[in-house]
Amino acid sequence: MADNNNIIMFPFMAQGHIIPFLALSLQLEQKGYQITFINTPLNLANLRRVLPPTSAIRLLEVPFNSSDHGLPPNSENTDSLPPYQIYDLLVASTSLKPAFRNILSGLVDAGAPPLCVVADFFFGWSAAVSHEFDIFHVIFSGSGGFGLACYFSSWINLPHKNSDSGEFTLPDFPEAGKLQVTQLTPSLVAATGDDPWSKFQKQNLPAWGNSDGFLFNTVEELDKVGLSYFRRKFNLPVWAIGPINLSANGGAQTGKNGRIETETCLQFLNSKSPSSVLYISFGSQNTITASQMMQLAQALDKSKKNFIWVVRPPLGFDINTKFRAEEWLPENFKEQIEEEHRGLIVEKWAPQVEILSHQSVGAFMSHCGWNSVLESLSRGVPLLGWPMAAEQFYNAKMMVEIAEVCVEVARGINFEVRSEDLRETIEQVMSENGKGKEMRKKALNIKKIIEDATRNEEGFKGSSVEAMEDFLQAALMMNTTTTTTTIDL
Ligand SMILES: O=c1ccn([C@@H]2O[C@H](COP(=O)(O)OP(=O)(O)O[C@H]3O[C@H](CO)[C@@H](O)[C@H](O)[C@H]3O)[C@@H](O)[C@H]2O)c(=O)[nH]1
Repeated sequence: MADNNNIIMFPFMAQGHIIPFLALSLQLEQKGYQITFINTPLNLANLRRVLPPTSAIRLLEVPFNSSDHGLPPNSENTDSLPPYQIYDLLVASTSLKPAFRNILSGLVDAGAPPLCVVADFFFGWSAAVSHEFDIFHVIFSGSGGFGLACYFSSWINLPHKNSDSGEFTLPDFPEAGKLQVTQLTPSLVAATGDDPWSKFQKQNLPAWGNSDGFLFNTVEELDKVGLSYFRRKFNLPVWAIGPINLSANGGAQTGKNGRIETETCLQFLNSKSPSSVLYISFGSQNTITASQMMQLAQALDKSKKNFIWVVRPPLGFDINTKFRAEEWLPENFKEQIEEEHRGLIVEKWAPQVEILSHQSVGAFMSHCGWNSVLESLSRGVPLLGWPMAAEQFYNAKMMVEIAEVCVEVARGINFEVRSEDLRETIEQVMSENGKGKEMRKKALNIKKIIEDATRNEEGFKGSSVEAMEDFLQAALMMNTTTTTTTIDL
């Protein structure tokens, strides 16, 4: 291994980004690399509390004061912001550039240039900064190839602008099939090419081409279509190294659920028969509207299925306040399901990986955030998709049309959900026959594909293992070349 085995990790300030970066850091640390994790003070303070005691990851702060950017005080993470201010945090994050440059410059001046920088896809600018110091730079996407390809192409081409029917294809990604305007986020629907979001994307997305390659938290065999988009678009190496997850890497906890909650969930699951429980959760920051919540509760009531439901105050209410079951759920709903021992309502945050790993879980109603998708598929659990934001719509599309392990039950926060439709789909997906059985079988096939991708045995290396080795080799080569050039000069 080269002397400078220090890898800089630099995620955007959102749990859905920090978590996969932390998981990748722990994996690389186990391989003997030194990790420097850069982020803003509050995010690092949170991280410090959840790092496994054995980890020597160095946490390096970049100064950030949210109030300077028109954000509420102490808002350094999307999880403490309402959806309409996430854009402001994105724009504010570009102010980290000088501090990031100083860090790299300091390391280079000290004669300890890092082996490489692994940065977020929202930090396209970090590629050019890294190259100022001849540092190898890759973009790490916690999203899958297919989802990010649709996201990238939609923003670059704004193809819905030319569609009267509300249906369109992506001009440079026809393999994705037909998309509908309802699968775009409000910012994308409203984009004119000249609005603030478009301006941010016009700077950020093409800057990816300055990087030396892409790392994806995905599996080659599962996500070929999306990965091939980036290969032909940028003509850069694309390494599918997933799934990268926390549970496999030293067991760091994201710190939001306590041991008692974990035990309660596991006790509940232990008391149920295999594949009989529906797990419902919409990721680290999403919630649904009050009326959608009511309809979902009614559907659960009528279906008589067992469930664990992670609830947060509905849209329009402060997500960090206490959940008011008596107001937001049907009368006596909570008492009744507890009495029948049929359902568990968990506030805010549940031990998702532990839950999905339990044999009693039969399906996962999810917003299709990519981490959730991978966590579900890695355990052979089929999905009920309820995409809400970002590239979740495309992840759901991929799961429905390509992987065939998902039924989409709702789309976005404006979708009028009906309890009867929900009940029907829940019963269909959780059924032991027909479509439910078919989906479970396909999900189990994908579980096997994912297991194979991460297998590293004598005589066999899975695709994700090989991709990780190739990436590290490429970083080393670049460093060797740089060092040689420096000596020659
Ligand atoms: O109660 C909960 C809720 C979430 N999680 C964990 O939190 C993560 C959530 O990640 P994900 O499912 O990807 O959802 P988001 O947090 O919404 O993810 C953001 O980041 C993802 C990866 O880039 C994108 O795919 C999403 O669109 C984007 O919203 C997962 O590891 C979950 O296991 C829990 O442990 N308990």
